[in-house]
Amino acid sequence: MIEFENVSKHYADGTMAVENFSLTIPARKTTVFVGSSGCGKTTLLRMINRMVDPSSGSIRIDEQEISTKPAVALRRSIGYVMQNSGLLPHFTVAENIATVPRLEGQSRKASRVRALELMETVGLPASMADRYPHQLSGGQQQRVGVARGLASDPNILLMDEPFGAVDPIVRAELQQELIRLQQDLGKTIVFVTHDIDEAFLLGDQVVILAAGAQKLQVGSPSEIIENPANDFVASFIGTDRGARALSVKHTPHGMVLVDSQGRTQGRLIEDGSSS
Ligand SMILES: Nc1ncnc2c1ncn2[C@@H]1O[C@H](COP(=O)(O)OP(=O)(O)OP(=O)(O)O)[C@@H](O)[C@H]1O
Repeated sequence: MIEFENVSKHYADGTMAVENFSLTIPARKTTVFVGSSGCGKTTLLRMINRMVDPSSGSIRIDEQEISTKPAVALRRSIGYVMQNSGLLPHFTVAENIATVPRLEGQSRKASRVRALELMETVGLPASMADRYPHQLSGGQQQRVGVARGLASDPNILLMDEPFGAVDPIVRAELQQELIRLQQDLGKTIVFVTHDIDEAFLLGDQVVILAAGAQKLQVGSPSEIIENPANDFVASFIGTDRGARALSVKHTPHGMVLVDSQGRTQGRLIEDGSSS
């Protein structure tokens, strides 16, 4: 469990990135921070592994205040995956994945074995182990980034817009892979995105943020869709339009659900849920 209590962060130039933020992030679930550009998502994420230190307030992991822990050791014990994979261009795939185990003193051989294992976990063929990042597609690079984030078998995995730079088809594949991985691994995942569909797909807990990391709503996707906190949230999540604004239409064959463009999205079946 990760707890933020009254956390603020202002940068040296006076930017108030995070203002008095409190939240409990449950263990072994996926929590998604979603909000528009500049609202403080990345700052929140980076405070968890002390890449950024808060100006005030307290952050605890399993009830231990993280400011008392050495920053480097903390950072290595937490997986981190970023948007452009952050791979080292002159390291091979296997070497990139094994960076943290090597830093932690594992032998070259043992860390290569671990890297090959992780490649399988994230769906990369072992034959790619000795390629360099520029010899991979964007989606493959992101898989390597995820494997690297998992290399030290961390309890916590931080993911900062990890699928933001790949095309929609690959993105959908990577999202499904992450859902599968999370079912197997049960990590505490904190995921940043500005895409509400991605947030609802991946998040057990979704945190909708506005400037200064102000919490507009925190809840499961169902809770938020069923009862948006205000008009801004309703509009942000799109319950007023498109595929999230469904209405019932009577047809000679029964009731169907149509979206705001009039396209039929499903059939209403007897117990009241849509097919
Ligand atoms: N090192 C820094 N120095 C000064 N201001 C910063 C720094 N890093 C971030 N900021 C500012 O803090 C605010 C929050 O930034 P942050 O990167 O956390 O937002 P974000 O929600 O992740 O944005 P994006 O979705 O665009 O990545 C922004 O106004 C940003 O310009």
